[in-house]
Amino acid sequence: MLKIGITGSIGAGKSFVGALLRARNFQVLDADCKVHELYRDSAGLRAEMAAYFGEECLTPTGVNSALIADRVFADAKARVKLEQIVYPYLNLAVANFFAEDAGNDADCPKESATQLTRVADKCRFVEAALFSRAPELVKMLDEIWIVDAPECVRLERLVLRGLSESDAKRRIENQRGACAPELFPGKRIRTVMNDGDKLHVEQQLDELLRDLH
Ligand SMILES: CC(C)(COP(=O)(O)OP(=O)(O)OC[C@H]1O[C@@H](n2cnc3c(N)ncnc32)[C@H](O)[C@@H]1O)[C@@H](O)C(=O)NCCC(=O)NCCS
Ligand SMILES: Nc1ncnc2c1ncn2[C@@H]1O[C@H](COP(=O)(O)OP(=O)(O)OP(=O)(O)O)[C@@H](O)[C@H]1O
Repeated sequence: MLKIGITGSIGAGKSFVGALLRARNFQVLDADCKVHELYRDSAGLRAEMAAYFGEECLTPTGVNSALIADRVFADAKARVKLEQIVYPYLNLAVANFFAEDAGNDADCPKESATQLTRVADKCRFVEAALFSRAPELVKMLDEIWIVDAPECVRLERLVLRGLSESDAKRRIENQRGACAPELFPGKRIRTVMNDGDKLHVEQQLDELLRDLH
């Protein structure tokens, strides 16, 4: 099975691309969502988070994101520590996602097995902003698709999505350069330019998907 990473800076549109792929029957794991699920469900991760950030960082359904974000986006040492704590759990979750049985679609009528659904069985996607800080994750991937958009467009989208302008700018700074293609030597790199409307992205995606046939 082909394992493809979708990356790009905050607000570039990784989740937007992920949603378009899901609509085309592809399985896509969203690393941000997975991390929040692990904060809720993994006793080991919760214990490590409490040991470093204090019991007050935990909530019954996960962690206090605002509290942790304030700390780690203002202090690079704390951010690196957070990543060291979280990534081993995330790596395992991603490995399990790639290893999961695709399921038996014998119930599907033959005529519904279009060319696209057959391709969907042959590859899976993981979207994450910071592959370059997670080499174990990169090792699992065959290709990396980089979603890109100008910084002013990204900032505008993040503010529209509800982040304060200062928080959005801090996060942009905290990952500057982290998605550059040269950080992924040996991987096949594809780019999706998301600076226009949905149709513009769909056309690029469909071309990339055709290439996988
Ligand atoms: C700091 C946390 C608690 C903030 O939670 P919040 O719900 O506000 O944001 P969310 O998790 O949805 O992330 C939104 C975006 O913030 C950016 N971001 C998240 N973590 C980081 C980081 N370590 N460095 C730089 N940017 C980051 C990414 O672009 C991410 O897509 C959370 O992001 C976290 O636990 N981060 C550590 C894990 C991580 O590095 N995840 C990102 C890649 S997998
Ligand atoms: N082409 C587009 N047209 C209109 N809105 C878009 C487009 N691309 C993205 N958006 C919107 O911009 C916001 C940011 O996009 P998205 O959440 O996909 O970015 P991201 O790269 O996943 O960011 P993060 O790193 O925070 O997960 C979302 O609200 C999304 O719906």
